[in-house]
Amino acid sequence: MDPVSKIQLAPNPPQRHDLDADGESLRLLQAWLPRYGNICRVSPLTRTRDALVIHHPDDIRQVLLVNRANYTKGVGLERVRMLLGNGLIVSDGALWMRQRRMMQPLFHSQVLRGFSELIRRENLALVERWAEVAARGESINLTRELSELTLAIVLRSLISSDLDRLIDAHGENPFALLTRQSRRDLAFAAQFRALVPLVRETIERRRREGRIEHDFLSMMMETRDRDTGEAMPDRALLDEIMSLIVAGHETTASTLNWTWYLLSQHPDVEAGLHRTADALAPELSASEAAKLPEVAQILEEALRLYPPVWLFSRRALRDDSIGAYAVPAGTDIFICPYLLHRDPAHWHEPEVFQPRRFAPEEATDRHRFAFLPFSAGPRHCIGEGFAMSEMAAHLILVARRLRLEYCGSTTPEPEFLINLRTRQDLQMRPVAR
Ligand code: HEM
Repeated sequence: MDPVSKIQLAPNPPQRHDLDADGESLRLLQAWLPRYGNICRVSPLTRTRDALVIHHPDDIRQVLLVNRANYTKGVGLERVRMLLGNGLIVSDGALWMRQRRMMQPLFHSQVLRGFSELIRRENLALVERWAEVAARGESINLTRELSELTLAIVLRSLISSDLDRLIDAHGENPFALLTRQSRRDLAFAAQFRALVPLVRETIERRRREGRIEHDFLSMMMETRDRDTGEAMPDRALLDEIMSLIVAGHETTASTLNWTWYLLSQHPDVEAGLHRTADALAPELSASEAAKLPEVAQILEEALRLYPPVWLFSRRALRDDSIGAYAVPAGTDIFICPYLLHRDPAHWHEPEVFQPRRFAPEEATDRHRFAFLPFSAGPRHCIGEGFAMSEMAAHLILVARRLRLEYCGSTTPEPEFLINLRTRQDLQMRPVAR
């Protein structure tokens, strides 16, 4: 008898549903998890197999880490592949392994230190603009501003001065559609893919000119596979660049958007940030900012309450079991950081914004797999260090000069799509400190 047939099937709510990154899936999971426990089996509407939702950190650890060789990326990536090509986020097997091996050293903390100045420059320019808005007593569309900031930072870290050349040639930033459109549908995918030739031309131009810049593109062109000694093929180079543009921009923008809202509602935490910012040397770098515990705790708490990647999935390659339950080969397994991060089994007063809960002395008995904003295991976010230093530097550089007051009268509503965003853009009033 095979191992799967010896064990039972996980409890199964009567309603059929194709789980996906949308609000209806979240509503159903919110209803099902308390009723069916830490694992439930969801029968599909149009797909061929039942899916599993796992919610216990031990089970999540088994899928993401202990038995990781048995799990590949899951359902829902077809649309993402249309947008990003076959970059790290969607690739699997030998291609993913080779690409991750080649890309990992580029995200080492020492290499990332080289981007500190660029992050600082972009933020100082933003603070100057916001200070002028403050002087006029006006407000900013924070969501839009952060989207533009994080896009500029990721583009300059990828292609540095070639961005200026593209802006000159097109009269504007050709990638700006990423900040103007929030939909990530087929029409958007077509527009975004139309930008691939610009990146291809940039690669060819650098080769022709023998030009090497201090950016990800040059590092990716120069790197060699340590096993084969080969360079990254152009197809992979293009797919990785397009993936990093999207992965490196929306997630950080959304986290900072929520963070400023949360700070505006918690004057005590905001005052602590001001004290930290005021005590620092003016030339503090982005990588140093990320090491400040108070700042990291604010960001972690925002990521706990509003993880941009609020739902993700894996697919079982072979039969497995989780606890007493069967996992037949081919099963899609869903993990929901949004619900995990708000589960009272792991978090005291889970709905309350309390950055101190991430202080080392407060977090001693928390399960490592109860907090997963960047996922875990071999496919965890490669950009975590980059994101944390970029976001920490932003908070410090703004907090030195300004406070942001929320102009709305109601709590912003979350929108559960591929990323967890605010449904409406946030309008904030910068005030000089
Ligand atoms: C707050 C910011 C960010 C969050 C919350 C975040 C979250 C995540 C999560 C949860 C995953 C794994 C998804 C899964 O397991 O299915 C992931 C993967 C990834 N992220 Fe991030 N990310 C952030 C910023 C960034 C940045 C700044 C970059 C690049 C500059 C980046 C590049 C990637 C890539 C390439 C992957 C795929 C890794 C692989 O599968 O090998 N991310 N991210």
